[in-house]
Amino acid sequence: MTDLAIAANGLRKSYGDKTVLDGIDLAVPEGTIFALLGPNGAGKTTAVKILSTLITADAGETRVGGHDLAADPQAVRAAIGVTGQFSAVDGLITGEENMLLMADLHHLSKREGRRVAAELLERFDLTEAAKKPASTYSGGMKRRLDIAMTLVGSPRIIFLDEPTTGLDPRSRHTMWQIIRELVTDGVTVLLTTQYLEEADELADRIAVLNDGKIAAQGSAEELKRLIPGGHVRLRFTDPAAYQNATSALPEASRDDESLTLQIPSDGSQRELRSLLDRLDSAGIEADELTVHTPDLDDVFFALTGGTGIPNQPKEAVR
Ligand SMILES: Nc1ncnc2c1ncn2[C@@H]1O[C@H](COP(=O)(O)OP(=O)(O)OP(=O)(O)O)[C@@H](O)[C@H]1O
Repeated sequence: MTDLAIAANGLRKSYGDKTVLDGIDLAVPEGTIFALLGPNGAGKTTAVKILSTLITADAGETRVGGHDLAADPQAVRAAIGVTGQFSAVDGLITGEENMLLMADLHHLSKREGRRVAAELLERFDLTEAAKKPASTYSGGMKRRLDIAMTLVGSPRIIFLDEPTTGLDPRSRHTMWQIIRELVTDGVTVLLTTQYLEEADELADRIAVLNDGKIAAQGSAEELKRLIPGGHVRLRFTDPAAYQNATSALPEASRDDESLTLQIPSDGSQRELRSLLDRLDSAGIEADELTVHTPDLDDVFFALTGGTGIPNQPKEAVR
């Protein structure tokens, strides 16, 4: 079994009579990317603040990097790096000075601090800009500097609160690449995001937070299978073959103009096999067969819109 970098059980947090987190369980294996998704105000930042020891939970047991959050917050702090929505970058000093400041905070020697700063500035493509005030950096450069500063302490677990909010598409892709590379070095990343596409691109597992509870948890593929809307589309060029198929598959919705049939399906191997068996035994050969699963947007709206998920298959959730 893989060790867990983050393990939370029954995490609760209220402000006054407002319950922000109502019993959250999280399990994040080491060396993976975990995305916390949820609408504004769902409690994502609160969860990150608790896990990174910035605030304390009202209840629940949490281990981060193998250390108990309540009993040994110092050890947790030593194992983690946090890059928040409000960056730690000081605009008045240069990128290099920001890095050296972090090296000082981590008690690195002057020599080691310079070495680490130079190496990270190079890695994040900031060497050329290193001697310029950080206030002159673009949004993407600031974000890269922020992550570089987080890495000065060689954290094994990194919390990224909305790492690409406000970045243009190119900078966003650069950031995704950076996050992926962090994980190939064995680091664990927990990120919050409002972008479903980002969770889909990056995360091994996604938890959808709604109303203080985790509405669903799983890989992007597992989550997409939770909601209806998936289907298999069969396209024909021969009208006779199309007609045969319509009789063999009476439940399919038809598009007689494009000779296309659409059959509801969760896209699972079992359902596909049964459909292919039916086609084979009726001697039907489609010219094109495509499987369509709902995208994460569909999932997100279904899970956070208060409509619930019909017949949620439990085995796909955890
Ligand atoms: N210090 C606080 N005092 C009172 N209420 C708070 C406090 N911090 C957060 N909240 C409330 O808790 C809820 C969750 O906030 P949180 O910032 O965790 O949400 P979020 O999911 O990160 O949202 P966003 O995507 O908008 O950042 C919100 O309703 C917020 O108003």
